[in-house]
Amino acid sequence: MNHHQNHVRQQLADQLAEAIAEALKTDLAEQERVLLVISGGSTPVMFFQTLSTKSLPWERVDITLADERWVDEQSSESNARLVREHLVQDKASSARFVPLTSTAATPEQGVADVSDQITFLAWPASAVVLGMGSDGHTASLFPDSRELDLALSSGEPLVAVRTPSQPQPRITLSADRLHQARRHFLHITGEDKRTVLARALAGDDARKLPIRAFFSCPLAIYWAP
Ligand SMILES: O=C1O[C@H](COP(=O)(O)O)[C@@H](O)[C@H](O)[C@H]1O
Repeated sequence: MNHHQNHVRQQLADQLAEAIAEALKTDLAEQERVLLVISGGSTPVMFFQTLSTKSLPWERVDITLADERWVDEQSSESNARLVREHLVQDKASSARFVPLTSTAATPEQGVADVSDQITFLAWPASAVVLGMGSDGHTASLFPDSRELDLALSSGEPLVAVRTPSQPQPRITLSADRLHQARRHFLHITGEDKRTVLARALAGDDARKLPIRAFFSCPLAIYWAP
């Protein structure tokens, strides 16, 4: 990343963190607890770091993930580890983070337990912050997942997914559950993802570019080069 990219991506992260903090404050004025759903991957690190410095009654905020790789939480591939290291820190250290993990050997075996863990959260979420890969996947709704149709159509909160292009099995909130939010944000950077998003907006079907599943709700797009 060059200096200019770093600068504009930090600005983007600051703007998104401000919008999310405002959304949480608005809902906290009316609800005892609120829920924030975030994504993993590499893009959100600056956003997490900035959000963790915001003054909020974080002890009334629950945080969970849109998706997770079925790996040990100590693994560098773990989205939960990323959230603990970069978001549940500083002022946000009193937030309650509910990871999409269990001790089960496979996501298929763990999905019921993880579903129980997220049931009590304050749905609909105040905000869902999605990411997107350069294949058009969002959360773990991958174009080449065997379970993509299920994840796009299921009324269950979570789906275990196996994806040939990905090294690990995963668990993902279903599209239905990800839709259960007051606000949706998409946080992406770089020319590649801009091109993919443009293709998706031009009308390819959701099985090819799963991000399209979120074009049915107001989606605030946060993009920087
Ligand atoms: O695998 C994942 O990828 C997407 C995008 O990640 P990025 O590294 O390109 O930012 C992410 O939104 C998703 O949560 C994650 O599990």
